[in-house]
Amino acid sequence: MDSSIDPAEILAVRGLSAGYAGRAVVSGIDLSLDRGDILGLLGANGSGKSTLLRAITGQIRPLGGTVAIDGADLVRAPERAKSGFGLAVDPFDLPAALSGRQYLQLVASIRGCAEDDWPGVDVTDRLGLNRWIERPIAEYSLGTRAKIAIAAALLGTPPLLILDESLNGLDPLAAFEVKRIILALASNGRHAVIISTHVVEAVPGLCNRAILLADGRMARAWHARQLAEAGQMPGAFEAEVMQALAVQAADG
Ligand SMILES: Nc1ncnc2c1ncn2[C@@H]1O[C@H](COP(=O)(O)OP(=O)(O)OP(=O)(O)O)[C@@H](O)[C@H]1O
Repeated sequence: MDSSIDPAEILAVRGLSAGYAGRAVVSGIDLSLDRGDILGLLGANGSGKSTLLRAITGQIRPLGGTVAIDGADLVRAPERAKSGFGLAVDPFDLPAALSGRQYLQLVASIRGCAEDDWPGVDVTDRLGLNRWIERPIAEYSLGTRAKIAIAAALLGTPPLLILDESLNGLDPLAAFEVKRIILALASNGRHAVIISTHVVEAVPGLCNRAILLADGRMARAWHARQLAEAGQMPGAFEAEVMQALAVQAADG
């Protein structure tokens, strides 16, 4: 590990730009996450949240800037960097022909861990997946697909957990359980979590950091104290997000 790397820092994004066919969709992104951080990633449809997460997870190559995960540079040490995160894949990208158990076995074999190597809890049980686990994913509802994607992302308890709109469509009990697992993960001080979501009101209660993307740029950031203060007054954080969006729209 580079001696200049802060061991508390799990994700270091510097001057990142990324997009498709050589055209930048996100640019000028600087982001640093420490162990214990839970980041809420906000932004309107098409603002670049998924593109940013694709660049951070090496699914698309950056057009500029750098990404390091748990001290490993994504371009220079891709295997080490990629072993540092668990990503809940898009429910529609799951292999439909496999059963839930076969998918967990596949991900576990890639990550080099057991198919039930979860952070201290039986995730399939907690998320109500047991009655589906032997059935083909093709038969799953959207929410059940999201559950198996989250269960797979948690395998091996990676340093960085990334959920891209994965809380959408979960039933209230599963959403509650996923939030409990995330909070427990972050509170042990060894992991960080990124959650992209349109559920703005859920952010102050779950996250200690938040950023708002607008047109592929970081339009606003909130740190822990600001989120805690906003969280004390119902609707205050949503009002701040809407105001930031309105300012962006007026400037654009
Ligand atoms: N595979 C792709 N090829 C070309 N352009 C793409 C591709 N995927 C996304 N884009 C474009 O990149 C921009 C940002 O899309 P992205 O999916 O990152 O936004 P998002 O903030 O995640 O949106 P949403 O909230 O709707 O999920 C959009 O203009 C979109 O059309």
